Amino acid sequence: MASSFLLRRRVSSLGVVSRSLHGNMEHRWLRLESRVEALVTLFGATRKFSSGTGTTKFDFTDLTRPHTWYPNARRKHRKVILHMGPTNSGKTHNALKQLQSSSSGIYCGPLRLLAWEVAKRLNKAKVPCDLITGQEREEVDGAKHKAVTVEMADVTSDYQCAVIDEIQMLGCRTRGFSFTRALLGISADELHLCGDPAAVPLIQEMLRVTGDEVEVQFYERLSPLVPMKVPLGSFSNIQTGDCIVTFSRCNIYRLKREIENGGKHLCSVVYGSLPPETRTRQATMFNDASSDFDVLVASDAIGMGLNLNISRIIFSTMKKFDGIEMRDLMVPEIKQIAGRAGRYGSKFPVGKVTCIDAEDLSLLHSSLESPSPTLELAGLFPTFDLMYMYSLVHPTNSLHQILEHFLDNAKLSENYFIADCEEMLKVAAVIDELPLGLHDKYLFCISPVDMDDEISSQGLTQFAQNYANKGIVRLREIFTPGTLQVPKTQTALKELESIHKVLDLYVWLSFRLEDSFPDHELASSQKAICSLLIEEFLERLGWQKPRGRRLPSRARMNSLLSKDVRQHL
Ligand SMILES: Nc1ncnc2c1ncn2[C@@H]1O[C@H](COP(=O)(O)OP(=O)(O)OP(=O)(O)O)[C@@H](O)[C@H]1O
Ligand SMILES: [Mg+2]
Repeated sequence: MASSFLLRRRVSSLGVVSRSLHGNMEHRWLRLESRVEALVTLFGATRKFSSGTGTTKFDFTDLTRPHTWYPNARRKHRKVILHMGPTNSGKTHNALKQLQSSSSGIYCGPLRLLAWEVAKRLNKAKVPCDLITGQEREEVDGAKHKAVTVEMADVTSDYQCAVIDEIQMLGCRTRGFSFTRALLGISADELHLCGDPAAVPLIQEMLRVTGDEVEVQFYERLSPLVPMKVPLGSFSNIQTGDCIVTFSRCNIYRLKREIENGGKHLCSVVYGSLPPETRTRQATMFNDASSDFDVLVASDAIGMGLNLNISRIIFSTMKKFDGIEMRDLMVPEIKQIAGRAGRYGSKFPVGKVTCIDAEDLSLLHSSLESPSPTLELAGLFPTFDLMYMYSLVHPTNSLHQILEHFLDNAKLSENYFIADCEEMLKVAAVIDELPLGLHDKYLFCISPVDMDDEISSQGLTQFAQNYANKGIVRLREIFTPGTLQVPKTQTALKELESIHKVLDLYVWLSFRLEDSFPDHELASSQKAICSLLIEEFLERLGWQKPRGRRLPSRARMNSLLSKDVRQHL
């Protein structure tokens, strides 16, 4: 499967690139320079300069006043309404009612699936709503509303109403700074924040300096969530509507197989590295009462805000590897995941929650009874403009150096921590060897690449090299369409997931460097094929009895794919 990608080794000595190859680069440079002038004026008006040896010096690593980075929002007197409560208490529902009745608005959520749900809901209610994530733009005629993933929050337009969902993610080590940016930066008359009450004091503190009016509304859970006294024990006790939670891909497939081998149930699966469109279809299939897939096996990718028809959450383990160590699940994680059971208004209005093993029950019960610990700090990260201005004052084009300098020297006020940018540093180490401008380097650094995934990181390296050397990146140079197959093993499945990540990265870059990544359509169609092949694998795995209404694979794929995509098969 890896042969689909003709990935080459990284070359360290590269020729000098002619700027003219980069099409719009010069234009972008000019735009940046004028933006810097405007920023210096802005900062000059609001912050002190310290004089060094005759020249005026400016400390760009002083990040103590992040609210001043967003002049649009500061010009507004925003009304900020906090919808705070446990899971399944109607927080998002109420905020969305306000969004729906507004003349213009934006919804920012932590997951593509949530943005997708909101766009669907608004469009169904005849409120045209665009769906915008890093890798997709579904624009609807006449739309004045947008549902976006939080990283795509637009801080330059004015809205009547904005919603930021799962606002407690301000405290997330890696993504928290995007929530901070949205919270401080969105320019809206009304800003609705939904989330865990543990975030209230921090948000109040952060907004003390913005001049916004803040109102807090507390919610109660709408339907009961019952922690069970008995563990699941055997898989023969699995019932329709159950969701088994586990944290590794390996375990997800093992559990799916074990349950399906019992012959009574078929399992949808949802986990992080599954392509988002596959996740959506798996979740939809599970939610659809007429589908055969009546049990869900999932990771904590289902943990936030989603409305799934789950009757009972069953934790297969209460431990998770968090990238550094194997640790017990934390109270907010347990509550978020458990909260998926028994959604108000669903087929299963009373939720139940248990574990497979009896020894895990005490941690489950005590966690569900405990309040989440109060959130103390919000993530923060310097804007590109600050890093660019720093590079002008300390002439360097090494993004790695700049990032490290900010990490080591950033001055923060007491409400913030500097975001973990380990992934960015890994990309910067590779990209700094290439003759690229700072903005291009930055773009590659914030792209959705998984540098711990070999295929994905090689894909990024090759895209960046071709872009630096030729100014244009043709997908066919590194990828041969028509070579993708249904995976036969878990290793092949993992490879296909990685290939999907590379194609996804191409699509992401094509939205930002349109002229240089022109094969948007091809990459999107190959992505769609990847996810269908993965779904085909999921259906074949553990499928014991062929069902009559299942279409043969090629016909089924054709029925799902557009004509444009089919020609690439
Ligand atoms: N007033 C209402 N009328 C009808 N349905 C409602 C109402 N309030 C909430 N719901 C439904 O209840 C379910 C849970 O609501 P919602 O998603 O708003 O909860 P939440 O508090 O945001 O939960 P989470 O913390 O898990 O995100 C949704 O399906 C929602 O549509
Ligand atoms: Mg919600």
